[in-house]
Amino acid sequence: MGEAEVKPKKAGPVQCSICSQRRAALKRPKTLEQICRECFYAVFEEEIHRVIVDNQLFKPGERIAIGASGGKDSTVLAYVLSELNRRHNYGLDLFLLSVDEGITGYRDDSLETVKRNEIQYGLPLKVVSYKDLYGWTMDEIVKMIGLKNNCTFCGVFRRQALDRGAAMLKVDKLATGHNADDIAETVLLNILRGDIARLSRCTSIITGEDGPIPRCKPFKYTYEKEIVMYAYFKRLDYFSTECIYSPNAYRGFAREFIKDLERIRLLPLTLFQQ
Ligand SMILES: Nc1ncnc2c1ncn2[C@@H]1O[C@H](COP(=O)(O)OP(=O)(O)OP(=O)(O)O)[C@@H](O)[C@H]1O
Repeated sequence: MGEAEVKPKKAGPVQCSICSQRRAALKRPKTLEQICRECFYAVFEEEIHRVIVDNQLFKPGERIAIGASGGKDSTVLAYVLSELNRRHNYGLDLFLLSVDEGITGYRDDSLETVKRNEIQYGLPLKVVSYKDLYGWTMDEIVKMIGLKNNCTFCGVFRRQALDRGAAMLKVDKLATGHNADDIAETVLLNILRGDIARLSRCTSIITGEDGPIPRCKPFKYTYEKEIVMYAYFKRLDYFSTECIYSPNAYRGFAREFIKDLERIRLLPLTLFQQ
């Protein structure tokens, strides 16, 4: 997915509007408050904790796989979940689960990042590959079918690969790094496609509860820009290149449209989820 601006907007020489003690280091995209780094970390993490608690995303003793692509969202998710698990005694067993689609120059590099995260965050990593599960890599599939519809194949395979990896890890749930921007884009795409069934499902914070492994989105209300800022200030180790096979023009259009609305502050992102 597209990268939000990495450099946070510089706040002037003003005091943090939360602690009134330190100098503001950024303007928070969600609220436009000028705050210091420490208060930003605290409100960012606390909001995610509240989402987890209010929506009862996890139960004590559960085994949770974090879908880890090496990108900013899932890297921040792995970091924040392991911090909150410790701080608030969630009692969760956390794992990283990566799908290797077999895309040379993209997934091989991002998997190296996830392998470093495994050590940095002390979370066991399981990698499942399209080659092992299906006998094909995406490189081979694209060679056969070209760049048309390849994202659709890949999406279906990845979904199933995540389910199979989660079953191998014997986890109770899978957490993904889908954020408020991703969900707003999906809402808009489902409206444009007239896909009413998906439209009613796509904003749920937990899906697949009737299936073998439910999925949840702890970043449902988290803005992408804030995830990027958090990763930037905390110097988290993540991989920031787009998939070489995904021009995905339609989603790109939805993304630009939503960013325009947000820029002129016509709509807060989370309004798409109501
Ligand atoms: N190859 C993968 N292996 C494991 N999980 C994945 C993989 N690709 C995507 N996911 C999961 O699905 C979420 C949404 O994926 P998407 O492709 O939209 O990437 P994204 O929004 O750029 O997220 P990220 O920054 O984590 O890559 C990711 O945050 C991650 O939890």
